[in-house]
Amino acid sequence: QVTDEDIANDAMTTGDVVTNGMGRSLQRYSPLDTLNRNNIEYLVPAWAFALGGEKQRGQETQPLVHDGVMYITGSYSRLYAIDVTTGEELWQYDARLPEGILPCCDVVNRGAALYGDKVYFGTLDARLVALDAKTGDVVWNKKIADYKEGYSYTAAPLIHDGLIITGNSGGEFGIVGEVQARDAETGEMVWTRPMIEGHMGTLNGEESTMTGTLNATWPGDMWKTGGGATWLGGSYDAETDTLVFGAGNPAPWNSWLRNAGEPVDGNTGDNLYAASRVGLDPATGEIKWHFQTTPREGWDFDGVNEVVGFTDADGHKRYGTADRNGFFYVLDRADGGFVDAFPFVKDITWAEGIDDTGRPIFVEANRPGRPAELTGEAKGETIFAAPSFLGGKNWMPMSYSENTGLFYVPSNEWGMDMWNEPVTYKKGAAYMGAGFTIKPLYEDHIGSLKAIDPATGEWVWEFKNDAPLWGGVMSTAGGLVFTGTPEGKFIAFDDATGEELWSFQTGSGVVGQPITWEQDGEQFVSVISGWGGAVPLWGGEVAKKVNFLNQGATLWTFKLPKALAELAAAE
Ligand SMILES: O=C(O)c1cc(C(=O)O)c2c(n1)C(=O)C(=O)c1cc(C(=O)O)[nH]c1-2
Repeated sequence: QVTDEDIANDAMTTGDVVTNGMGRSLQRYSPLDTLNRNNIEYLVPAWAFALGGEKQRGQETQPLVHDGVMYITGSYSRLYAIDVTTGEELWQYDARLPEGILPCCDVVNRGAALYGDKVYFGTLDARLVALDAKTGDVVWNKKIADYKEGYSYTAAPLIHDGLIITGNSGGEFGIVGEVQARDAETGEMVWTRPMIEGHMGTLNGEESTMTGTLNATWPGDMWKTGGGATWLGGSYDAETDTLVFGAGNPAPWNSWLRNAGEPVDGNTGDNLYAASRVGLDPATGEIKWHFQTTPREGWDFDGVNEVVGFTDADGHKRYGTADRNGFFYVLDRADGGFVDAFPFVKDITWAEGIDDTGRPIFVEANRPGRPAELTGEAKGETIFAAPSFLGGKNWMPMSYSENTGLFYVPSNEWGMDMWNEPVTYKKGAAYMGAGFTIKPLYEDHIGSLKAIDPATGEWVWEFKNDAPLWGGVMSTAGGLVFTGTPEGKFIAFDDATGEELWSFQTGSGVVGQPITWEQDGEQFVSVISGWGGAVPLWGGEVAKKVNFLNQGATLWTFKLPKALAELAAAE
């Protein structure tokens, strides 16, 4: 049984991991220091678990651990329960996806949710499934949306106070991003909140309120297919009783079709609430605040990246979020208000910076050009912009360390050629109106893990990696920062210096999210290995560079055996 208290206290309780993000604030920081700088060299594999099946790719899950069981999701919408001591499978569930699913960016899933006696996850055919955590039997199985229209689901669901709260994927198909809250017991809908201005929300089966004001920031009927997918899920902030979700790119990508290229006709072309972080009232789904990272979006800079709660050096409650657009934002936790922004990648060419109100200072020349005829064959001017549309940072979560007060941000240094094309909406078809080729910016690296001081924006250290970084980051009180590379290495760094202290070759690319917990006085670390995600599919010249990397699907669990910990202590 996982209770509300278990969830609320997850960041402090070291015997299990019951939330995505290793705690409400998504810090991915563990107070455990049994394993530390002085003994990390003795960290050894305890067991490995192969997911099996003919299909293996894109393993992005964050494992959960409770009552001696580990729960992981696999690509193609599978879920596994594993004995955490022996590594043996207890049961597995396969969603048996229909033909014709339309995930944009690989067949990934980022993890499950635990609550009461159930384990939950979302599927690529846009369903939410509740399973009995002991047996794997289906308790309920609900449709989030129609996969034939382009909807899918890849994020870990969020639990709060008897509700299971999900987003949706499908921003490349002109779907409408939405947050849904359901009764966790029954799966019945409690409320919905669309992310695109003009749509109506619902509460207890009735229409509630409109999101924003019709046509204030969208021209004509474009809001009807406006994107803003909530594809990375959200978090709950107990400090302010607020759900925080991000909304993806507005649809289509071609900004000139949304007034965003050049605001006209009495609306701003900001296209709210796409490319925004949004605070919601958990009881009703009403919007409490929003912060739009990329108004007039035109480069596929989804606003979904995780929002991490932290307390700054002066004791202020803040959020930190590293956006696709290359800027790291510090926001006020009370109302999402803008505090500060600074770059976390070297080259940002679409904007000169962020002004005092949090709005980008656009470089208009680096917006993909206006197609001569929006309905004909003509293609707009090609520009080069950085970061690339896969972002200065994509979905892979950063970590905030209570030990150092630094953020550890998995970033990528790359740019793209991009142009606009005409496009019209057709249900279930890609709705982009843009073309692109991603290009590396530097000879020696694309990936860049940076330790960043949120007070100053200073990069304290940097680890450069040949391939783009695509895995989650975790930090610990033992002075360690963990992440993996597409080349297969799972690495522990010194949190203060960035020195590489330990690494292990996992056999395939690491795009999963590490966790740590303790059992009987020993500290364990787990991470899944299995290359995939958006880079090999969309990476242009970068994809060519990394297409030698092998697929795989193995969950690794490491531990520091007691005897070796004693040996290290005696040294
Ligand atoms: O707009 C959307 O609905 C949507 C969904 C997803 C997804 O669900 O994985 C991705 C993206 N967009 C996206 O833009 C993107 O770069 C991306 C990368 C990945 C991945 O798992 O590697 N997913 C997604």
